[in-house]
Amino acid sequence: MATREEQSTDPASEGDPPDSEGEADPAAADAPDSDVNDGGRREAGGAAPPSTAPGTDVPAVAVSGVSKRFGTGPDAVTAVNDVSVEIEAGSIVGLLGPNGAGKTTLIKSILGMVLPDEGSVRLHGIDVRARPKAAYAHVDAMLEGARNDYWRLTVRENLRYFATIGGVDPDSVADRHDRLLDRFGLKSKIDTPVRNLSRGMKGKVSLASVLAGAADVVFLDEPTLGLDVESSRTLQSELRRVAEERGLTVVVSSHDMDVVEAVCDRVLIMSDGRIVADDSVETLLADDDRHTLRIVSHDLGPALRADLRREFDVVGADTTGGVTRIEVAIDTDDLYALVRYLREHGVTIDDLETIEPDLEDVFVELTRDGEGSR
Ligand SMILES: Nc1ncnc2c1ncn2[C@@H]1O[C@H](COP(=O)(O)OP(=O)(O)OP(=O)(O)O)[C@@H](O)[C@H]1O
Repeated sequence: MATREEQSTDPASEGDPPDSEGEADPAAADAPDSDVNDGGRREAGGAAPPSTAPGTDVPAVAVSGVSKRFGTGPDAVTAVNDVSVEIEAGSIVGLLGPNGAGKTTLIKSILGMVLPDEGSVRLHGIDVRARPKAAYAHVDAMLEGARNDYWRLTVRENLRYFATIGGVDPDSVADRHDRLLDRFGLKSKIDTPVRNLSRGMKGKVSLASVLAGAADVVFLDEPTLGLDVESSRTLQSELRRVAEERGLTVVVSSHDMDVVEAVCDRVLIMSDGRIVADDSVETLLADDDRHTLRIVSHDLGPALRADLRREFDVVGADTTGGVTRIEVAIDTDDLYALVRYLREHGVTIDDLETIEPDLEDVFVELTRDGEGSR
């Protein structure tokens, strides 16, 4: 595993132990053949076990009853609370949740960077505690919008370096690197030291390195952080391509709903340390019976608008030239109540439009008040 973590670094800072409570100590790996927590880097040439082919029954990632608490007593925080989930090889799974929901802790628990209090993790059927070296052989990650490329090395040198420590001959993945750099508009920068690149460019180098490497399970935490719109679209199409062509399994944790909606086969939504929804984007959208109704009327004066806000879930309103456009989030029951209200108050509806919910609406609904409803 060649995990790219928070902060751009120089080689000199490589291997600094994590400093926050509960992070796994690189020296404290408890399994006999442990090479987990080695600063995220696997030695070159380590024999990787055969990966699980897409479509086989063994999940690429299997998490069973994982819990992680930080601290003790009244200040204790249960960051991950009895989470069980299986991720099929070759799929792209989105991991969503509000700040503090436990996404990063779950990913770090899977990667062995945090030691869970309970539960087990298997990668391609291999228990990470029993056989960490074999389990992590095909796993790579880019965490927290992470940029851990080596600033003094050029783009090419970074890509070759990470391929090597990932256990592959860099020449064998050079075409993939070239393609990704080309797609990200970075080909002209290949011999530029990474420290001379912009933040977004550094991010793209990290992505190229993770996506083009030998790993067949990759975790991307906030991969679009700092990317411009075009690069974000490129990332979406490249994620789809690598998942389809190479059977790469991708877990994407992001607050960028557009990316998740566009690329993920399946979405896990976390809230308060638990998974509160686990379904395809289509099903999550179809199951949401809340819609937004946009009403256009010249009868909606300030008093009525204020009253509507008290009675209904008004999510947007603007008035120009005496015409008000008001958007109300409603389910079926609210719809009847709203129509009744408008009729009773003599409001003429000039125009009416239903706005279909998007993933963001579903997300807000499911994580409202920190409680999931499914
Ligand atoms: N090392 C730590 N020590 C103490 N508490 C922690 C630690 N790491 C995470 N937590 C707490 O665990 C909870 C879950 O945090 P986590 O970072 O996993 O959430 P997240 O869903 O990734 O949030 P975000 O979207 O903000 O990145 C939070 O309450 C956080 O404060």
